[in-house]
Amino acid sequence: MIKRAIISVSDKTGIIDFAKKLYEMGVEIISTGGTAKALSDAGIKVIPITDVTGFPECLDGRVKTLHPNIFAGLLAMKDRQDHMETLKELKIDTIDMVVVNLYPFKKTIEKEGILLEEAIENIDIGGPSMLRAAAKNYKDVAVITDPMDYDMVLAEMKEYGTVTDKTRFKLAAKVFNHTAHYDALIANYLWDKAGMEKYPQLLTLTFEKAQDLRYGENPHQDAAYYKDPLKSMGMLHNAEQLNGKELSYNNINDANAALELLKEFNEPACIAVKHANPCAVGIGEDIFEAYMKAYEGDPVSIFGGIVALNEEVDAKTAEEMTKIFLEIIIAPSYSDEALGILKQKKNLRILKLDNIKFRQEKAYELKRVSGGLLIQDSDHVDFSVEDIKYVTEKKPTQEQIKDMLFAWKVVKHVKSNAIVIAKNGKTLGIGPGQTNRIWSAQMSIDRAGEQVKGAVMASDAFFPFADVAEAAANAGISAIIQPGGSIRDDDSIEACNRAGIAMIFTGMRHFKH
Ligand SMILES: NC(=O)c1ncn([C@@H]2O[C@H](COP(=O)(O)O)[C@@H](O)[C@H]2O)c1NC=O
Repeated sequence: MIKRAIISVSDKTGIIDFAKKLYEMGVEIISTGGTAKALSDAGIKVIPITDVTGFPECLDGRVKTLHPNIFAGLLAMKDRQDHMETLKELKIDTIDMVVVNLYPFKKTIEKEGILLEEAIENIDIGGPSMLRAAAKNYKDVAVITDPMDYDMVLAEMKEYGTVTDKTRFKLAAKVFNHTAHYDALIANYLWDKAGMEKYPQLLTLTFEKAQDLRYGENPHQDAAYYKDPLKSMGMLHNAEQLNGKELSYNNINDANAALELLKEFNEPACIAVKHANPCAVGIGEDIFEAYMKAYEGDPVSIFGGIVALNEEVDAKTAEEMTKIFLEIIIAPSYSDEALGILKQKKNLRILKLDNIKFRQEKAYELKRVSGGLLIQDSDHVDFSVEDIKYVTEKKPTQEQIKDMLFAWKVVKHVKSNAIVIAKNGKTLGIGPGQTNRIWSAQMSIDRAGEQVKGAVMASDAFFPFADVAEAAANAGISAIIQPGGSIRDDDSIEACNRAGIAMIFTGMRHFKH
């Protein structure tokens, strides 16, 4: 039986209705300052918390419910005679229900220019303590922290005259999940503010579900999509879907790969992705040119692919896009005419993403391994002309340097071993994910076909032997960009010198596994 409830909520959504119904069922309601006022104003009879504690709410609300009269009432086990006798001696009544939601810490730290003091004032102490006490004693106490649960609880009380054991247990689990999330947000915020080490001894990650997914990478794998609660600008989970079916697990993974590469470019750019690897990339004077270059870069693989663009899609580009089957298009905006054209394809997923060029300053990558987790900084280091190390007799032309810097941006996002052949702001051949470098090189050369002549080649890591440089020179590649650093660098440099082609070193590799 629920005879006494304590209600103390920051988010007052639905609370009047809920409390009214509890009251009508004969439940005595104890409440704190603001909540008590809201309930009384709505005509609900409440017992002020101070009547139960015999102590004033004080220190600007830092102490309201933190009192043994409350906590003994919450923690006493009703089937323990000694507990009940103790309560009787101390003149404390049991509390059968706790309805508490917490100070809005997340909302507070999301505010622009928030001061540490304000954030700290929004760390709830009494609320989590009551939630945790009630959840620990769930056999005797029903604890509700999510306003979405009010109706379900009322329905049970109506049907069974109480909240069932099973539901109380579930509500308790939900509470500890909630307080752990709440505390993780606080811990991470303070960790950052206190300038603590980047990778703490105890990692307290917390995420919020963005959506359930129909299945994972394969239909027999269950899956869900979680978002970082504090990151929204330019993030995929913030995209507005304008057309097509729900995104799948693979869609999200591929779209993420496309967006990560897209963020490398300021000029109009188009990325086509298949199976999380870029299959073609184009940059141009406008988005139409960028798209056409990406399409021509690999007209075979783009079929069924994900295409991301960093400028508004116009009608001309949309017209071209509808000529092939695409899974997803992501862009910052679409002209009305373009959207009309694209929407003719009922299944085409069209995503609109504001701030598509926004790149997070501090980002981490996580990878699950058996029984653990690997974490590292995202590979967000840029490379520019000033960083080039010229190593061959032949020096590259300005045009070749431009092409090489473009290819270098792309190769960074191709699974290792990665080789990219490009020319004139367009990829011609991408060789991804082979178990040795020469196969990736051969694949990219084959893909580029006749166009390889005069194009440039980028490699994500150094050449262990002269074979790749030789294959590139034989195919007609005019310049190569690669990190350098092999003990046999000289062999590759000599191969380039013999063939009379240019090679530059970046001094930094971009493995991606
Ligand atoms: N200090 C306390 O004893 C205390 N007890 C409950 N609270 C919180 O105070 C809020 C409700 O306050 P009010 O009813 O005054 O609007 C709730 O979010 C609740 O979690 C407290 N506040 C912070 O710790």
